[in-house]
Amino acid sequence: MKKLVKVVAAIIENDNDEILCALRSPNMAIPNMWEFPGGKVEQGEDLYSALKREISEELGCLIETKILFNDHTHEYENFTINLITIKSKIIDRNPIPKEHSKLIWLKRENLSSLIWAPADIPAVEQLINE
Ligand SMILES: Nc1nc2c([nH]c(=O)n2[C@H]2C[C@H](O)[C@@H](COP(=O)(O)OP(=O)(O)OP(=O)(O)O)O2)c(=O)[nH]1
Repeated sequence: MKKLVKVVAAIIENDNDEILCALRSPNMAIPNMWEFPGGKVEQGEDLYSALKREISEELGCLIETKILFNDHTHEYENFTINLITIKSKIIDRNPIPKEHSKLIWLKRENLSSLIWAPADIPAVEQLINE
């Protein structure tokens, strides 16, 4: 049976109704694909604390978490991912790509112009249609 990995990711919207999209770097797993920033939930950690920790590590900023947006399980070739996206807002410091190749802010209607990690597609579609 494939390993199940629980990942939490932030849907961060700014005051211009734009969403923060992050490009995975060539040396990350699932390289060169766009994602919502976040990472693996560690043992004993709740989703919201895990997300705040990951965003602080990856983007160097502080978020407040709002609502759980989408919960989707996707099978990659080598593992199964349970990707949980949570709407969030930046409350301190500007995001800096410490691990990603690039960060961009995009309006909902332009989200489909990116090549997203396959597990993210349902969340992206839900965002476009909300
Ligand atoms: N963060 C994040 N990971 C995603 C998304 N979609 C998706 O398939 N993934 C995959 C890529 C990775 O295989 C896994 C998350 O790993 P990661 O490398 O971002 O997390 P991490 O910082 O905790 O990893 P690690 O290097 O400490 O092991 O989930 C997404 O939207 N955000």
